[in-house]
Parts: sequence; C-alpha cells; structure tokens
Amino acid sequence: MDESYKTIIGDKTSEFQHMAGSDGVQEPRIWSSPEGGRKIEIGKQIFCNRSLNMRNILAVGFDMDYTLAQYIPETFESLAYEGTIKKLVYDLGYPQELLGWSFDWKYMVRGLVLDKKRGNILKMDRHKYVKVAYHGFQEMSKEEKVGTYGNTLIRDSFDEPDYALIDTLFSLAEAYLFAQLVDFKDSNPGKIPERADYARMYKDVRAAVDSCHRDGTLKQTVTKDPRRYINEDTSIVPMLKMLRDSGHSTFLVTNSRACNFDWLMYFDIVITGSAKPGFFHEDNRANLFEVEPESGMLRNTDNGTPMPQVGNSSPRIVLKKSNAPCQIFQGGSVGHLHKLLSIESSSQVLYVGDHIYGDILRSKKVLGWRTMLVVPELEREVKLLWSLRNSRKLLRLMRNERDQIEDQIHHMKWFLKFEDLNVDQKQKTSDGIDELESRRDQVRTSHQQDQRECHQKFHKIWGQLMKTGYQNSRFAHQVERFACLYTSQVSNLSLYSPYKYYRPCEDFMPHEFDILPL
Ligand SMILES: Nc1nc2c(ncn2[C@@H]2O[C@H](COP(=O)(O)O)[C@@H](O)[C@H]2O)c(=O)[nH]1
Ligand SMILES: [Mg+2]
Repeated sequence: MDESYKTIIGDKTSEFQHMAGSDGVQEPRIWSSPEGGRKIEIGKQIFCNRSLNMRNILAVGFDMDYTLAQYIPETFESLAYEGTIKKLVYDLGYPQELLGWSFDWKYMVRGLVLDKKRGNILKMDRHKYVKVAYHGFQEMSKEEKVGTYGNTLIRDSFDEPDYALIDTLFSLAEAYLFAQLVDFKDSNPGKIPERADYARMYKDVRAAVDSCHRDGTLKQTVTKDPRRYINEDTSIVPMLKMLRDSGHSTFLVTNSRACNFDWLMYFDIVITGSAKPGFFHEDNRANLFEVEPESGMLRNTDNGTPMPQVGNSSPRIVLKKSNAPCQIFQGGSVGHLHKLLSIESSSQVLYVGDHIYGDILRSKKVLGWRTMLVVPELEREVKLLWSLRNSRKLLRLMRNERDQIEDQIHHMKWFLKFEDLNVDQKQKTSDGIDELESRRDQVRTSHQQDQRECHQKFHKIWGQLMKTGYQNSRFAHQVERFACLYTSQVSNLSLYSPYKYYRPCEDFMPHEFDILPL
C-alpha cells in the first residue's frame, strides 16, 4: 500500500500494533528438541531446489506484504475488488450494474496468464503449451485452444505487453474482474464504453486496481479492522529473533511505505517504498532517504550515511530490547543496502518474498541473491497430494497400460499389412486389433476422467497449482528455476536450525525413472 510511513511509525496505536503477539519468548524449538528434532508436518516443510548453507548467509531479508504480513485473500482481495469496481463505474464510465457483481476469491489462482487482446485466461505447462483455456468463464474447446495457441512454429512468449501474469495474490481480484467483464461485453456489447475492447478493459481494470493501492482506499479500511484482513502470526517475532541471535543480520525491503512497528526492533535495516523490482538493479540511481521515525519526515542521506541537518543531529530510533539503532529508509537501491549491511557478495544474502517476479526472479537473475519463495497455497496442495498419492499411482499405471496397448496395436497393424497371412490369420489379427482398440478407448477415457477428477480436487477449474497434466506448470517451472527454497509460510523458517544446510533432492531424468525407482 502506498501510504504515508508516518501513519504507522508516528501512531503506535495503529493497526499492526496488535499483530506481533509474543515478543520473543523462546519456546523449545522443533529442531533443537532433546530427542534430536521432530518431524515437521509436510505442509510446513521448506523445500529446496538449490543447496543453501545458512552458515554462509550473512543477511536474511524479508518482503512484507503477503510474506510477513499474511493478508487474507478472502477479505483483502474482496476489498480490492469492490474498490476497483467503484472506480470503474464512477471514474471510468462503466455501467452501474457492475456495482451488483460479486467476487469468488477462490476462482483465480496464481500462475495463470491473461490474454488481454482475446479475453482469455490460460494455464500453461513449463514448455508454455496452453493446457487449460477459458474465454471469460467459458471453457475453450480443444479445437479452439489448438487453433489459437497450438502453432508450434510461432511460439508466443506469453509475456507483457499482450499478456498479463497472475504472479502475486494481489492480482486475483483483477483477473476475476477481467473475466467478468469479458463475459459481460460478449453478452451486452452496447453496455461497455465504446472504445473498450478486451485489452482496453484490462487496462482500465489495472489502472483502477493501481489507484486503489495508491490513494489509500485499501489502507484506510485495513487500518480500521486489521484482524479482518491480516492473519496474526505470533511465530514471526520469535523467528526474526532466532535469526538475529544466530548472528544473521536481518532486513526488510518492501514496496509499501508503511511497516509493522512491532517488527522494527528485529531488523538492522528497513527500506520502505523500495520500488522493487527496479530496486534490484545496480544501476538504479534512486535516492535513499532516511525516515525520521517520530514524524515520518524524510531526510536526505549520502548513500545511506546520515547528512546532518543544519542545527540538528541525525536521530535514530532506539528501540526497546535492542542496543543497536534500527535504521529506516525509503527508496534507494540494492547498492545502498549492500553498503549498509557490509555485504561483499550477493550470495551472502537470502531474500524471502511472495512475488515470483518482483521478489524472487529479479533478485536472483540480476543479483544472484539466494531466494526463498513463500507460497501459502502450498500447504493445502502438499497435504492433498499426500492424501491422493495412491490415486496418482493408479493414474500412472493406467497411462502405462494405455501406452502398452497402443504399442501392441501398432505392432499388429504392421503385422497385418506386411506379413503374408492366410484369410483365417488375417481375420484373427483384425479381431485382435478391434479388441485392443476398444480396450485402449476404455483405458483412455477412464484415465482422462480420473486425471481430471484428481486435478479438480486441487481446484475445480485450474487443477493442481504446480502441475499441468503430468508436466510442471509454468509457475512451478519458475519456482524451480528461481527460488532456492520454497515453503508455505515465512515462519516455517523457525522450524529449522538457523544454521541448516538445505540440500535439494536428487534430480531424475526420464531415462532414470524406471531404473532407479524411489
Ligand atoms: N500502486 C500499486 N501498488 C500495489 C499494487 N499491488 C500491490 N501493491 C502494493 O505493493 C506493496 C507490496 O509490498 P511488498 O511488501 O510485498 O513489497 C503493497 O503495499 C501493496 O499494497 C498495484 O497494483 N499498484
Ligand atoms: Mg509481497
């Protein structure tokens, strides 16, 4: 939320005050229990794509919104949805009846791609093949899908400007509204402002959402009733404390201009209004301002070094239970942060965020920071996966059976065509082929049906977040490439030793699967 820092820092009674809960009272840690550590439940585990030794990490950094501050999409995204509709109607000339629309917060999922020009919503696999496609809320037939996206010679990048990626939970409301508008335009062509084609409608929705974040519409409502919009997670403060006690520096880099007052004492450096992902570019020349905590006023700095104001020394907020001053800044770039934390190599930094592009992909690609992605959806996904493990095995067996039958059919057809057979043999072979073809059709139909049902247990429309059919989804592919670690909640870090050596599981190529089964 782009709002004044002053609101939070200056008014200690404001909303986030209630959230931190425990202020660091140490409970026995799951990893340090005398029995030698207990098993961590599957939904809370940290999964590793790339080896990461926490002993080599000097500074652990955090994003704030949807990472430390766990917004409740059901209420928070509904708020964004309602605010956006009002702006569309009152500022952008959309019809009044939009005000009666409602939001199904569960309908859209992360990883989807909006085709702005065609009004379609797509889920694709890691090769960028479109596997599930809807026009508005209307499922596209296989023929339509292949006709529109199936050309394997002209491969689309499926990126901006013609496509929009739903890569943060903040985008769920705008994706849903876009689908609603597409349906509405198709059935009421005269009611949408004349100039508005699908792409224009997307642009209007984007501008309206943006405006809700900028003008304080959302912030004001959240401030009045924070518990309605943000999940209280009392394990965050102990987790931050544990990291600091183990010798790691901690920092916060958020695009928001506000931050939770109760967390400040557990960070060495706080940077608000960071304008990620631009923040991660070394050549970013954005000025770094120091925030005067009591007033929220900004002071110029010389690359992070305080510039004494005439007649005034530069004050620091000295926080309870901490000898070191917490330094709070706004703006700047990664160069400033590295200097403030005395970071010599990017690989000494672990950054934890929720935005696969803005937090993870850019910081990894541009800087080589180590990264951890927070995926709240993962907890439910892995639990379901566990409960469906036997069905998944059966599906694999069915798929193998279908392959074997197909091979047999090919073999027998070849035999029929090229072998010198008598009439009787020909008849027998043909009958055999008919039988196999009917068996293949049966297996294929039940396999398709069971696979669909299995996916629908994860999500009725889009299926499993990390898979598209048998392939990894595009989202999963990005997670695999750019997130060294991933987990469902940031506080899962406290379930592991702060010196843990995270190691990935073994990679398997297709030729190894049958030889080295698990
Ligand atoms: N101006 C816009 N701000 C947005 C939009 N979507 C989210 N946001 C705000 O960004 C920060 C994210 O904070 P971070 O801690 O995750 O870096 C938060 O304040 C959101 O309100 C948008 O579309 N436009
Ligand atoms: Mg965030």
